[in-house]
Amino acid sequence: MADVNRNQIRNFGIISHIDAGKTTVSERILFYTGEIHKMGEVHDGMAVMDWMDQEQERGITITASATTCSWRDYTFNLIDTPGHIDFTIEVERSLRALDGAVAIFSAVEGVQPQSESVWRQADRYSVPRICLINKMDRIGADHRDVLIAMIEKLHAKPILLQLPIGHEDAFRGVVDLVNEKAILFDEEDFGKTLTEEDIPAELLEDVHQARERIIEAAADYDDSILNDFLEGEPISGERLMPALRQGVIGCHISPVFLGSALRNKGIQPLLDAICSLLPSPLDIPPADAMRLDNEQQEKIETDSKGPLCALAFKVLADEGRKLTYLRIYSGSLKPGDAVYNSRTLGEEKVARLFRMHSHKRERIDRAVAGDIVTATGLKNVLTGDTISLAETPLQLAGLEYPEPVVSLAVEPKTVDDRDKLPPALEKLQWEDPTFLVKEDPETGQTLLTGMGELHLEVVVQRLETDFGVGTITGRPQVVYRETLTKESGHHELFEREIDGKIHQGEAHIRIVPTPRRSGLQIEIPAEVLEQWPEENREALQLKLEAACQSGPVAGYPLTDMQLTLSKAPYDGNKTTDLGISAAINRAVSQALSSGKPTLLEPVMALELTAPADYTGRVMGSLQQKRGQVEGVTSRPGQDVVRATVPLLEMFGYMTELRSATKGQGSFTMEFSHFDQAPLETLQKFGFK
Ligand SMILES: Nc1nc2c(ncn2[C@@H]2O[C@H](COP(=O)(O)OP(=O)(O)OP(=O)(O)O)[C@@H](O)[C@H]2O)c(=O)[nH]1
Repeated sequence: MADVNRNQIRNFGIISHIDAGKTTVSERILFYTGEIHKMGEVHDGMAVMDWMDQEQERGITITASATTCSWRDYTFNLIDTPGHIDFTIEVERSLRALDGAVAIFSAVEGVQPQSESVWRQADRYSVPRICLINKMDRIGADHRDVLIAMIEKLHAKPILLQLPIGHEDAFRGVVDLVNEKAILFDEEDFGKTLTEEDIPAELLEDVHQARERIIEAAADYDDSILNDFLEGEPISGERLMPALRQGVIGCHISPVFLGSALRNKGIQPLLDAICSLLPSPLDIPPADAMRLDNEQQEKIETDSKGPLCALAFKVLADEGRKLTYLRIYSGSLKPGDAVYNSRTLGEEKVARLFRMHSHKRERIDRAVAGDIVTATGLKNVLTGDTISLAETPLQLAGLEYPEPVVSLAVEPKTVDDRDKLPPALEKLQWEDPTFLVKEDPETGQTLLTGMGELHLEVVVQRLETDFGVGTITGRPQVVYRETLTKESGHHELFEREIDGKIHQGEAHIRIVPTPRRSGLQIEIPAEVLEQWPEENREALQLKLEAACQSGPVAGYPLTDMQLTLSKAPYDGNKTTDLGISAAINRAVSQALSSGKPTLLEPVMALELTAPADYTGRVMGSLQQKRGQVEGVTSRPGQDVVRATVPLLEMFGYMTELRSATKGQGSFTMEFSHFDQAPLETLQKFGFK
């Protein structure tokens, strides 16, 4: 693609709460852009974007999938992301790679907990957004309530660009407020035919008022609009859109559209809005990257002649081989190019490049700044790695990974499965940085760690379906942390002769407990570091980090403490790598043991929705689960309870809640922090 088209690329994602209709909308987008010729429905297990067997069986999106399509003269790289919190990493990495997003809300359920959480994620990455209020056909649909909730809960500035024509079941079109016309959708031919009409007379007054609000919003970005508005001059749609676009790109406003994806209504105007309102790769501020050879920050501009800089935002095991999704920020890439990985500090070769159409690939011979493509051949690349050139090594700011807090022991079912399990687990780990595999040192069991019960359930099913590995699993377990309750320290001098060579190392360790949620801080004072040759200094830090990976009593990683290496003299003749490693490990282990260690358990932030009649009972059961209710807000017919509850108490809670509320309650939860585990748990692990 020539550079001249960069401003006609839209790299965007679709984000929302689970079930708001992301996949249904994506499917319509593929249909109207001519990518697919038959519409697949999520509830029939036929959606193209939900191509994994698991997704089709469960009717939910698990892995973000990317697809390229064209609308008018524009190229869309669209990423459909999952809504369930267990797959939040998919949203996180997609947001990093995208330039804009379409946020979908249900016209009935409105701003749901997970919509808040993805909105905050998008805020964090300053992703410009336009919005679709979907499900306008459903009973109880009210776009005005959604707009209010967007202001109150998301602190957003929604600008409504359409008014509905017809209510609930009779929803049949929209008034385009910018261009002052009515658009009606024909349900029969999959909504392909749009009819434009004059605005119905009974809506004219509402249209006038709503259009004034749009003009006021646009006037913030264009003084000539402000002047003409004050003079009472008419303002055309062509003038409004570029002004609104500036507001969107600056993340100040979020234009809102209306539709019913399932009934094929409202999608084409949304596609037009993606072109006219969302940014192109040229519109967004350059990415910041660190030059690894001179440690200077560099601005990376969307320029195909610039140095190569790309983010591997997703890695997929595809028929046993790695397929790497790349967002190219700068420079260009061809099959056969040698690229540099800033994490492995090594070079590897791109075999082939593809543009993705859901899970099908189209081979291409070049990709340039602004593109989202996939590559094969990059054997050592993992999610989050920066790809550049060896002569201009660059490192983009990494992704933030959430804390995996649930673990599950797995055993191979048969002897045959035993051999197949480790390589299958390795491949699943390429894909998913929130999925970890560890061996329990005591039992020798393989422990899978992930974001939640559903996450691990999907992993286990994929072992079977994608890799043909049968497993037997234990019950889900909580992943704990260890910490100290009192300050402590230790001095260790290690000296030993091995094969005629003296190995020596000396370490003074001080450990101070710090408040909950403070995490682990490791400090090596400058005067200690200065004694060490420069090339060994980083290793010192890594050794300390490694020593904190396993606590003194139960073997869980350490947190909420500050560990200082207050003395570690270096003797060029005697100090060896082995010597200092042994000294550090022993000093840390001794200091931990004498610091009165204790266990911390993961606590989840929970948002629970149930009809008001059940609120009392639900709060009672949360209290029994050692939960702390933080607040209750009332919505029409429903109460929303926010609470923090230890994860240990929450396994299987969905079934319990459903039966306590006759199927009308639901909840979402995400990790909040680690807190003191109860006495019973401490005793189980042998804490004194
Ligand atoms: N009545 C009505 N139902 C809809 C509409 N859009 C989607 N649905 C239904 O709502 C359900 C959820 O839709 P999805 O498209 O899977 O939602 P999603 O946001 O992709 O869900 P996850 O992938 O699980 O996060 C499906 O049963 C759809 O058929 C709509 O406009 N009106």
